[in-house]
Amino acid sequence: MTRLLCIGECMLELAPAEAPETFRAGFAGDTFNTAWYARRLAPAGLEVAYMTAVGQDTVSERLEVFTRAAGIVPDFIRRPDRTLGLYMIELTEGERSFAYWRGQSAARTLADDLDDLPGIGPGDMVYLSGITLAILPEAGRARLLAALDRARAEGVRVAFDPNLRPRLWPSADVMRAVVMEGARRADIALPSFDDEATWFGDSDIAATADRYATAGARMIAVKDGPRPVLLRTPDGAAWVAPRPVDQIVDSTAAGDAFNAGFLIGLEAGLPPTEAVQQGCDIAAKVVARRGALADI
Ligand SMILES: O=C(O)C(=O)C[C@H](O)[C@H](O)COP(=O)(O)O
Repeated sequence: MTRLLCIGECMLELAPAEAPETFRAGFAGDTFNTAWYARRLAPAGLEVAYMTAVGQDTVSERLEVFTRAAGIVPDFIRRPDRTLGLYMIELTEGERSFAYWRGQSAARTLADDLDDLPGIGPGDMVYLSGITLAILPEAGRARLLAALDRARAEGVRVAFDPNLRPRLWPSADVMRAVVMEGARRADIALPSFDDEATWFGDSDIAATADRYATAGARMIAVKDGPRPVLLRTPDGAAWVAPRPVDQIVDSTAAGDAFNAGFLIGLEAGLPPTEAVQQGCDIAAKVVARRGALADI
């Protein structure tokens, strides 16, 4: 692959600082976080690009500068008269939850007039998540799914993290239906068991892997927090246990960082179980720091 194209929303992030009731501003968003860690891990010859829509205001310009400085190519394909979404991380003993202000964000328009995905060809990879699909209006979603179909027909592979966020969807039924529409375009699926069990009722981690395999994914890594990852490939299933982590400061972006480590590991030709281990190792570094983007 020569290009990894990540698609979604990058927001302004407020992450808890050391002093109580103080927050540090940054930029983050699940697919952007994956692009960030992928850039750090990928060989120089692999271009990591981020496709989204931003506004025309100063904070949107700052995101573009930040993206370039991180070595990520900004495919900011629309610049409507809107601004970035905002989210705040709330921590309870290291476990994160989020408050969002993103209902009118520029990123929601990213597929409004989308035709083909920018700059990708046979052998390249597109990465998106359930959040990417959740923020789009129905017409935008249909355009993005159609663009994925065309790209796949030309030999582009799709990696997909369902990243279930029920608050971003009109109902749990719509979330389940659209997420599985996304999953049907995925060559690689990267679900998290706790969310999948809650929202799809999977009885165990193998049931999650089965559901994404039935949808069509050939390679599936089911994350389960600090517990072993279930890897399923056409050759069979394997468990990979993450190395123990001393202290979890902030679990934000653990899954996103895992995805970057895994995908870049596969690309580098690691055996899939070692790619999983690389994903776990990066996630372990990320949870030891506050905020989504850690300078690993
Ligand atoms: O919720 C969203 O829309 C965001 O993009 C904010 C966060 O940066 C990611 O959600 C973190 O993702 P996890 O790896 O699941 O912790």
